[in-house]
Amino acid sequence: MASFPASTPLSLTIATRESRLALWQAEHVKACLQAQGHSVTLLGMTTLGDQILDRTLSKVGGKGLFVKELETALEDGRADLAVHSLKDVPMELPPGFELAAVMEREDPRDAWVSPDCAGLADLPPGAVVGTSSLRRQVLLQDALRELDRSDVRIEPLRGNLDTRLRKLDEGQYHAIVLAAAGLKRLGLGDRIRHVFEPETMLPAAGQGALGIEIRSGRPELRAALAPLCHARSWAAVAAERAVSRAMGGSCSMPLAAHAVLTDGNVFLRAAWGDVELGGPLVRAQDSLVLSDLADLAAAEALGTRVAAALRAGGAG
Ligand SMILES: NCc1[nH]cc(CCC(=O)O)c1CC(=O)O
Repeated sequence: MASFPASTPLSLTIATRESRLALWQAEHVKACLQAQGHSVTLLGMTTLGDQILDRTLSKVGGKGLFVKELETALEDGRADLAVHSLKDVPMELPPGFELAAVMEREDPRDAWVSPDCAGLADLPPGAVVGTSSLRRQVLLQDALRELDRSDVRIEPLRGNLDTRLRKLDEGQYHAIVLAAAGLKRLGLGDRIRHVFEPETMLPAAGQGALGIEIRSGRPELRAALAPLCHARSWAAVAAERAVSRAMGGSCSMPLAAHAVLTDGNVFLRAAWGDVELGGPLVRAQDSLVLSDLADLAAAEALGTRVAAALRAGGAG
């Protein structure tokens, strides 16, 4: 591991959304920075994505909705860092901003949450499964087709984690699908009936990883954040995000990308589907020996290759 120059103690402000999960994540970053000798305060903010709860994200502007207000705070100098779930961060940051850190990833998989049903095969006839994610929708549809369960309906489900769990508990759904990472972070891991293996529900690019965004050109901040970076997680999400970037990725596209690193080998799988057409899912995969974990360009090149295979109709 490269050694970084020790950073002088800084006084830092973190811009964060105010959902319970966002605050957990910001507190986590705060604790890590404090352990490095910095002093840290949080600046809580409500984003458009938190306010619009009656429409599907892909219909109102996509991922950027959760990020933009936080970027304005960085621009104004009200905050130095913005902490994001990397999954919600657009592939291209606006000019003048950069991703300065990716921290160690939580479980990247999706979780099945249901009071009564152990899994998809266990759902009663005509059951309702809740998710608003287009990716989860097409992957669920694919899995249901395999099980010959066209009777199961997939219904929209929005809101923060607590809201979604409340709607499940009120009986509006038989089951819902959520990121395992969010549930675990909030101490709600006991709500997970099972985690989906990536073969069934391939995770979203960046799922489970935390990203820290700053305004470009602040070397003192990058030095302060260096100890928080996790090279393996960063290489994995770099490959995944490159798939999304090459596919023109936005929330309006059902796209999954999941990289696994073992012994210097990056194995990347991706899937892409069309909800409207209900057409078949296209899957592609490829791998790469990554001798230097910091070689993000190589990881990204793998992602671009897998995206090309997806566009070509799948391979591997
Ligand atoms: N789409 C919202 C979102 N953004 C990040 C997470 C939590 C998991 C993570 O850190 O990726 C969630 C909730 C979910 O998808 O269930």
